[in-house]
Amino acid sequence: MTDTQRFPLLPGTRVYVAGHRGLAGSALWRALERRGVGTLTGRTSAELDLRDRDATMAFVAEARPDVIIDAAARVGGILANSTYPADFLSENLRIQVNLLDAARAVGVPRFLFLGSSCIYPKFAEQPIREDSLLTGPLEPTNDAYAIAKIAGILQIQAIRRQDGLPYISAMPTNLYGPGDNFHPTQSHVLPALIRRFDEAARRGDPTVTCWGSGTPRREFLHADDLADACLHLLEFYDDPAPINVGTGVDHTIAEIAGMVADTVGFGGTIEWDTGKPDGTPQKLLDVSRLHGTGWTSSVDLPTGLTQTYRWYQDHREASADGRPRS
Ligand SMILES: NC(=O)C1=CN([C@@H]2O[C@H](COP(=O)(O)OP(=O)(O)OC[C@H]3O[C@@H](n4cnc5c(N)ncnc54)[C@H](OP(=O)(O)O)[C@@H]3O)[C@@H](O)[C@H]2O)C=CC1
Ligand SMILES: C[C@H]1O[C@H](OP(=O)(O)OP(=O)(O)OC[C@H]2O[C@@H](n3cnc4c(=O)[nH]c(N)nc43)[C@H](O)[C@@H]2O)[C@@H](O)[C@@H](O)C1=O
Repeated sequence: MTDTQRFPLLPGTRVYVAGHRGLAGSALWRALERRGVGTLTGRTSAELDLRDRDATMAFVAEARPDVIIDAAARVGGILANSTYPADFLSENLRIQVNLLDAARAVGVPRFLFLGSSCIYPKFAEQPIREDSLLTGPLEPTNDAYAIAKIAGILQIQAIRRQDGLPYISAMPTNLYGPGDNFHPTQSHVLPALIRRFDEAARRGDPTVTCWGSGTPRREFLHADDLADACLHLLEFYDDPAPINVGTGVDHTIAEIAGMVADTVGFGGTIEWDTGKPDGTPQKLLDVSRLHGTGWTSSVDLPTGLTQTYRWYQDHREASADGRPRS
């Protein structure tokens, strides 16, 4: 690890944000624009399918970025992960292997791989330290996705060893914010509940049903904070070990449901469908390594929720994948 700015992001730096239209990628794009960082490149999955090895190799060889941020992945909530494990494993392995091989082939100087807090064992000691990786069994609802992400971390470490390239990986906790996927069944809990409570409030429904028991604990990081952390890590972090990115604060899902209900003005009762999976009982990241680099989160959950709900209200018309695009 280093506390000196070894890799400054400058007006002339060429950055390729893979997945630049997604929740994290769009926040990264905004953050890079705010910082006035050089030439930004992005491609939608329709323009460049990163599962296509030849197309990915050709694109990176042509674009020759100074930095690649890999925020492209097959992503979804607990039900999407447990319903489509083969797709989550295969697509994510292919996307990250293709991007990393393409970067190595032309010696892209800097690469940030985004993993996830779900790489850690289901019953890891809380808060979860980076060194708890591979110390116990994974949560079955997302083990396929987690194994793909763990392979990404290992590939980063292997490239550092074999090629000496200063590539790094960051493990974000659960994210939320503008540009999220608000699909009713395939998304993560916060966007799903914003949509469900909003629809119930507007219809005047007396109850809203949420999934599971409400007892699992989750930590939530605003996408703008994630983007800010990523730029900070690109400039200051240079270590083979993955680094956790979170707030260090968690809540029960029941508390989260109450917060969403208050934010959207839903006054009815909340019921729980215990036929739906709870997933891992607690996922709270130890963020001491991150704090040691000089970065802490700044968007508190009530503020971030209110801002995300406002954004959702302005973009309610979602496309078929649940993602408002207007
Ligand atoms: N959301 C969360 O809570 C968390 C996310 N992460 C990680 O952060 C990263 C970003 O996630 P998030 O922003 O939430 O995800 P999103 O689903 O919001 O965005 C994913 C992006 O990946 C792109 N993409 C997907 N498949 C392909 C493909 N085959 N070829 C090219 N592009 C593709 C999509 O492009 P397009 O829009 O053009 O189709 C989209 O822009 C991922 O690595 C994820 O694992 C980690 C922890 C938590
Ligand atoms: C980021 C992370 O996201 C996934 O893991 P997860 O943390 O379990 O994510 P989740 O947001 O989908 O659920 C969190 C909790 O919330 C409860 N819950 C209630 N009601 C709804 C609901 O309506 N939708 C959803 N999705 N969950 C609900 C749900 O039962 C669970 O207890 C990984 O697969 C993996 O992709 C990953 O990396």
